[in-house]
Amino acid sequence: MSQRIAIIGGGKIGEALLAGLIQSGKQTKDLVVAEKSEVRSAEVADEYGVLVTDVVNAVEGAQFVFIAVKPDGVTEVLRDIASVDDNGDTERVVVTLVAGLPLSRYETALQAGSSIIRVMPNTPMLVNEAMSAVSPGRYVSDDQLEAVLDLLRAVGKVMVVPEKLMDAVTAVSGSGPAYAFLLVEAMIDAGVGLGLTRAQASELAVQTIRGAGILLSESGLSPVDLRAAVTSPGGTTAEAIREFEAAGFRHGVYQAMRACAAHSANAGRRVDVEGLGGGLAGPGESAAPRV
Ligand SMILES: NC(=O)C1=CN([C@@H]2O[C@H](COP(=O)(O)OP(=O)(O)OC[C@H]3O[C@@H](n4cnc5c(N)ncnc54)[C@H](OP(=O)(O)O)[C@@H]3O)[C@@H](O)[C@H]2O)C=CC1
Ligand SMILES: O=C(O)[C@@H]1CCC=N1
Repeated sequence: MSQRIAIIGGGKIGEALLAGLIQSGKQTKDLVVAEKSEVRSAEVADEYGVLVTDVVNAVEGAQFVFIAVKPDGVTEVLRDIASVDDNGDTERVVVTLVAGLPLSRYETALQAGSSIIRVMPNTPMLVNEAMSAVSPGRYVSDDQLEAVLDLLRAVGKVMVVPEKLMDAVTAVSGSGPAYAFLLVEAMIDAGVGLGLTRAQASELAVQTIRGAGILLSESGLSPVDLRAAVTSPGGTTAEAIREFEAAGFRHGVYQAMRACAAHSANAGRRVDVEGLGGGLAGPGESAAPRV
């Protein structure tokens, strides 16, 4: 079988994967996207020069199939994948990037013995700086896992975790970029409130977060130590941090991430209860309270 990679869903994360793989040296002839929206299909084909087609066409002959649709679209995609006659060839690896839905759902819906890998990536994949957590299904061989880890390493860092940690991973790294962007957004607004132009406030805030991120990943120091190094005794930073804490900053982060993880844990139930997924119930799904 070829090294063809199919990406099902050309939205935000599908595009991030496509862009990252191309930047990492994958050839466009080995990449194919399945996308429902005609407008989006044209955008992706124009921007990246890849074939954009339907699920069945994309999956035929593909060694790796990445699913990047929203949870309520997964049942339809799995039906289409299952309908592809693969002549009993079980080399194909299905890699799901979908939040919340357990491996068991895919294993139940696809041909017995199918190789499924669950991944929680994030959008910095667009610039080859993703953090991807990976949980292999029971039928995945070492070689298949290593091949998928290599693809993901080309677009960022990878971490193999047991599937039961995926909801927590989603709360930290899957949704995490949005927390950083929200902070920058608020810093820019506050900077404008303090008299800077929006352009000045943006440049100052963006480079500050970029520098802080690099310092965090390269200095070997903890966030606690790095924060302390900025906080001169009796100085300006201490004033700011006192206000953050008075506003419930840590509590807010904790509650937000709990809500995020619970939403992920309940994805399967939402798809079933709201009748969006056609009832592909899988065993061993989380019984965490619905959010
Ligand atoms: N965005 C992120 O940062 C991350 C997202 N994820 C996961 O990735 C998945 C996709 O998220 P995101 O990219 O944000 O969502 P988007 O809505 O941006 O993208 C999904 C795309 O898939 C298309 N689509 C839906 N069903 C089909 C189908 N049967 N065949 C072909 N195309 C289809 C949609 O078209 P249409 O709109 O017409 O239905 C849409 O363009 C989600 O499950 C999410 O949990 C995981 C980690 C990070
Ligand atoms: O918001 C979402 O549901 C997806 C999953 C993780 C990041 N974005």
